[in-house]
Amino acid sequence: MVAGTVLRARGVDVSLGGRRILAAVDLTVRPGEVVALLGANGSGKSTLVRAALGVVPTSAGEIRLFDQPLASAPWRRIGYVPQRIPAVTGVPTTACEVVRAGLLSGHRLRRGTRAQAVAALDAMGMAALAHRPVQEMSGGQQQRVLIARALVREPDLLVLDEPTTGIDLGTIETFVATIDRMRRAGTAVVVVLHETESFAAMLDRAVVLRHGRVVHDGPPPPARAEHARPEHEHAHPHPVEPDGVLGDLVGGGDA
Ligand SMILES: Nc1ncnc2c1ncn2[C@@H]1O[C@H](COP(=O)(O)OP(=O)(O)OP(=O)(O)O)[C@@H](O)[C@H]1O
Repeated sequence: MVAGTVLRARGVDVSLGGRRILAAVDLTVRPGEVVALLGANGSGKSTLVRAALGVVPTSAGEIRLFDQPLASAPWRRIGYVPQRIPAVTGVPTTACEVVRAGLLSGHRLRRGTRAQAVAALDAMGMAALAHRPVQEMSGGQQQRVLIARALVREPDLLVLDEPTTGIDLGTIETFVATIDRMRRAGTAVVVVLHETESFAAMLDRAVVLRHGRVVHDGPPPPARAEHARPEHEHAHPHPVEPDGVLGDLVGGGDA
């Protein structure tokens, strides 16, 4: 278990392409906490996690990871699954190699990392494909490899940007059980979600963004199972919570 805060953002502004994307965002995550980032398309969820990890620059505010400024953040304690799969190179790379890359320390792979990598792939139901090139895999299979690459690091902070997109329900269950084990051991989790359903049981808090501002930071909204069904009609009006924020999370995009 780690002491202090895992992630602390204060007054963070981000501008991209001449537009202000995040405005005065505060976010605190403590050890073992599972925090969902929610909000309509384009509300700034991915930008917030990318800023928190130093992938996009901030124009104001302060970000600290494990009580350190970004410049000296302990990256080996952090696992990140981005929303989009980075373009794969033309060189065939097996799933096992991708996952082992998550264990690189300096330029060398430590001994025994192959077994660790295969175990992480197994947790994502991918052990049988460990030696298949990721270039030959479906989008959902590639996503599972990226999740395994983050899990194998046994991070103290796991950042997941819409991790379950394109993954079948059985694998989601295994994945959620793995995350649950990790957070019981003290790992903090920040997860960008559209539907809280699969993570609902373990969410401590939800932070809701709208137009780049935090409009709610507190209890997560109740999961609405009907939204996950293919026949669900998203155009119907949703019940509005007392503060008017959580009830229309799935409303129209911000972009
Ligand atoms: N590199 C960029 N340059 C310019 N604008 C950008 C860039 N990246 C993101 N944006 C804009 O910032 C806004 C927020 O995008 P972001 O991806 O953070 O939203 P999101 O809440 O994660 O959306 P979604 O739910 O669709 O993934 C959008 O309007 C997007 O077009």
